[in-house]
Amino acid sequence: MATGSTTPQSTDTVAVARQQFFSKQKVPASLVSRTILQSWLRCSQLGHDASRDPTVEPVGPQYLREAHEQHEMLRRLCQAEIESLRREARTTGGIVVLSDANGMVLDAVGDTAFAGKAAGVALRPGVAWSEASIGTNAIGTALVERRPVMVRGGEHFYEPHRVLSCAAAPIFDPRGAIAGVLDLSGSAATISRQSLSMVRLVIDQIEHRLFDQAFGNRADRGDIEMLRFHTERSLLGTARECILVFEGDRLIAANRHALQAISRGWDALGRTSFDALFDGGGSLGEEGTLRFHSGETVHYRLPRRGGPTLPAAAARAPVPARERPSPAAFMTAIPWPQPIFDAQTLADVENAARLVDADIPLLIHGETGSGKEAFARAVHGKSRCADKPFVAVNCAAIPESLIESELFGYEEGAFTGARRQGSRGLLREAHGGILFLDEIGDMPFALQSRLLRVLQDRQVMPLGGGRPSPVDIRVISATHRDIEALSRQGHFRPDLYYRLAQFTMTLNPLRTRTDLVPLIDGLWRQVTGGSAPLPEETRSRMAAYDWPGNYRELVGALRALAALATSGTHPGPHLLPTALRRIQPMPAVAQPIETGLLEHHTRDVMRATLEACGGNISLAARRLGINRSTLYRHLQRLQ
Ligand SMILES: Nc1ncnc2c1ncn2[C@@H]1O[C@H](COP(=O)(O)OP(=O)(O)OP(=O)(O)O)[C@@H](O)[C@H]1O
Repeated sequence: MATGSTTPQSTDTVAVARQQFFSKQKVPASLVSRTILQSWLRCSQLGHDASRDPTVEPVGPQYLREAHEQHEMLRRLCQAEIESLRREARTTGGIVVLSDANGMVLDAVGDTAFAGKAAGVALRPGVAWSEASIGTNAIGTALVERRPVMVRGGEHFYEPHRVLSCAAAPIFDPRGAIAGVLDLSGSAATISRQSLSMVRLVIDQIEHRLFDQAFGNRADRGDIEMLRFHTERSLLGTARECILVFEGDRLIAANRHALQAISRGWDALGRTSFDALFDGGGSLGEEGTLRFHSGETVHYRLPRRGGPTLPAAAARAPVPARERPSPAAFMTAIPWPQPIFDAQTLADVENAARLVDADIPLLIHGETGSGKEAFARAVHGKSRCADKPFVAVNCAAIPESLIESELFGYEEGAFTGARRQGSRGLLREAHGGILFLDEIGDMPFALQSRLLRVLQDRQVMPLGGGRPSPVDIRVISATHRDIEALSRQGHFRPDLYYRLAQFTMTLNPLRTRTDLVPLIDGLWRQVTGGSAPLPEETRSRMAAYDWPGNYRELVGALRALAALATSGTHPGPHLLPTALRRIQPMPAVAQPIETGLLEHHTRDVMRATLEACGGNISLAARRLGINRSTLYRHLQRLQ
């Protein structure tokens, strides 16, 4: 979003500028911002006369009722955000205003004392605050500029409006039309750049919701595809994610974050294709990474609520004269399978959800790829905050210098490189839901005490100042490290450890699962859509493997196999990754065994399994589903 805040000028400077402009017809270019000056010029050309009082013509109650009905949806979508701004406005003594796309005020709520003052200058429902009706003001000027704008005191065109300072930003619908304007107004002393940041933040949320409203049903029917992406995987699903909507090959809608990411304006809609933006040559599943032509990689999600439907969509809306494959081709790709938990893990998920509902922080321990995040997401799905955010933060993946700002957020201009509009921070993004702190053992020591304070006080203080905001979050952390040992060695604060690990759960590595064969079959069905069973020789080789990368490695191998098999190639063991090709297949034990041959056969199976496990008795025992001492005993009898 283009920044539209004007540089604050002192009251005196603005007074001089007014005098020059309105009395001497001079252009005080160095005294007020370009935005304000251009607005004054527009208003003068429209015939406004600053020496008079503005003409206010509120609509009648019947008209206002109709306007409320007409904008019922917009008002409903904005309700939660207006409420949160209203809480903010109450403490600073201001009001929150929602106008329609013509600047007519639909709602004005907040501090009653200031509301009275604002009503005195007609900032109340039923009055049009367009530039054409009432001169320079944040709502009207933001509508003309199509970007966020601040107008303080004497910068308003008309004298009486100098009691106001306002920060307003337009709400864009997914096709780039303005749906309305949200404004925070107060006295000159209380409305700051921070107010504009807050308005922009809540508008992010509103616009995010407008997408679901506009395209949710069509996405369910499979008429369109909604591609959600971000450079940070943990921001997928939040209001900061980028969204592009494709109908066939054609980009038909976008949010501002996405337009910024693809360096295009609203005019890109309807005339930009998928492969004009992203590198092709691959296929898109439900989630993964995508590369821009510039080389930048982003994480994406392509939710498919109604199953694969793109071929139909592509047929309905082909982009003419295109030779290259449409996104339909990219998107009919290998899906990411849903996790399959064993009975014990399912029971653990249920218990963990109960603990989370009781606000008891959980620490999940497990090897890399053992499904800690998948487990935490399942817990979220079972918990009472299932419809609230799940925000995952990988403490090892965010550069140390950025963790603090990513977690706690920052005020505008808090540090060099900070986004102009500031950032809410992931802790606040998780408000009401679950914050998943992955690789917590890698959290820099210096930050640990700040995190502890947030967990204790339940409020976040953004970098660069600002007021603390309350946060209501439940915390699940995960690690593959021995945090207790780290804590003993002085690398991890013991008080934070005990705070986070009020209950610890350990996820077993994949190699210990005794139902590897049905698990592999179940995942294979998901990645292939159940088109053909996995050949026995491939399955047994996979069942005999150690899976040091756990589920991540298994899912990767199955998806790769499915991708290789789509061209009609037999998914035999020759298509498995090298490490798996070296494995001796698990001996088949399912056939009935003739009486008398049992002993002999048992020993064969044990010997072969031991060999497949490279002589590792513990591993072989787990594979065979017997305990180590039993295997040892049998092996001794074999000598
Ligand atoms: N029970 C399961 N069944 C099938 N797939 C699973 C299961 N658990 C996890 N996966 C898949 O394995 C991959 C890795 O899972 P996940 O990211 O949850 O592991 P992790 O332990 O958090 O990894 P890391 O240690 O690297 O943070 C994901 O693609 C996930 O969907």
